[in-house]
Amino acid sequence: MVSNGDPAIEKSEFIQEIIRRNPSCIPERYLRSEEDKAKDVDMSALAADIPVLDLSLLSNGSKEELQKLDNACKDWGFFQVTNHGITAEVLQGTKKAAAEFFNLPIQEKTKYLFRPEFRQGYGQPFPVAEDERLDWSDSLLLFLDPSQNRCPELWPATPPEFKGAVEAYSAGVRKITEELFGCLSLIMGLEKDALLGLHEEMRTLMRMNYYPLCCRHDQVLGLNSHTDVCTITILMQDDDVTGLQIRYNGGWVPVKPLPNSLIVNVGDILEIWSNGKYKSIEHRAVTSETRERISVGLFFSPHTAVEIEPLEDILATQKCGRKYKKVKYGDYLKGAIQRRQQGKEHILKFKI
Ligand SMILES: O=C(O)CCC(=O)C(=O)O
Ligand SMILES: [Fe+2]
Repeated sequence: MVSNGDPAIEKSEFIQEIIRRNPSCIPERYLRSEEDKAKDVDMSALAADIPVLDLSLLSNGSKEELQKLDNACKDWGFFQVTNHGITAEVLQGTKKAAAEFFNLPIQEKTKYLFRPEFRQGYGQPFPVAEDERLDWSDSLLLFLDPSQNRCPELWPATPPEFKGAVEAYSAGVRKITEELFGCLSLIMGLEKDALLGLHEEMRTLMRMNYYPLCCRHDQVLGLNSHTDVCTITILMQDDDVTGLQIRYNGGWVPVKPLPNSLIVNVGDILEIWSNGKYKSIEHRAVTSETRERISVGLFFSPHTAVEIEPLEDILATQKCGRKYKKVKYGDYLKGAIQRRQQGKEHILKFKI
């Protein structure tokens, strides 16, 4: 642990430091219980079934691709997207910037230590109860949009390319998101610009995750099971290391990254707006004994004042009746960040 007199640092454990002290000693609080591990059902045989969508076909209005999008959001809540228009150089630029940041000495990274009042910075973003297992990962959270939510002092100055790389990448991802919102609006029977409009002022949060090697990788989790508290997430991960797993029929299916593709998943807000037609699926990240891994998630969500509830147009097409209560997004978020959630725990509180 680093001691520079700052109580926040004194209290924090950073994976990188744990490994530096003794790579073969995993502190108790990271180890999963036998009971928890016994619940794991490996469904890797289904990995090839996770849908892959071509964004250029979606943008051109291909009926077949729109149908695939509808099925993907209904059945899996996850899909990979190819032909998304972001160049390999731009993807690589952000991956490299993230890797260089996480590789900095801890004294350098703690200059950007997580600030709970802004909910941004480097470190553990969620309060964790004494009896909970910790995640075998470090993360850096930064708000990108709207710009008044940014905390420039928490943006790494090293590597110097960091800001430019993230700006270029996030501009591309925002375009993809707007395109997907247009397609989702159409398949939900809404006007093309409806979903984007519902956000009022779209918020973008970036979370960079760093999963170091773990000599007892089968005993820890890089990131515990959760759902994303947003409308959709767009995730970039290393092309050649599998780590993300999604919940499917009670088991875990690994997402095998296609080169230069991005992963999209439905978040809680889209599940509520669609009255459960589209599913915010539990997912988690596992670690590896031989490869470290980095992922970068961009989470898109509405303005905190927006009231979230199943959309009337959707309800009119369903027979099941309203399944979720109305909630202001800011209140939904507040509840979700009070403590790291387990699985679908948070959204279930709003089910009728
Ligand atoms: O690293 C991953 O693959 C998953 C990351 C994730 O689920 C998150 O940041 O919410
Ligand atoms: Fe997630």
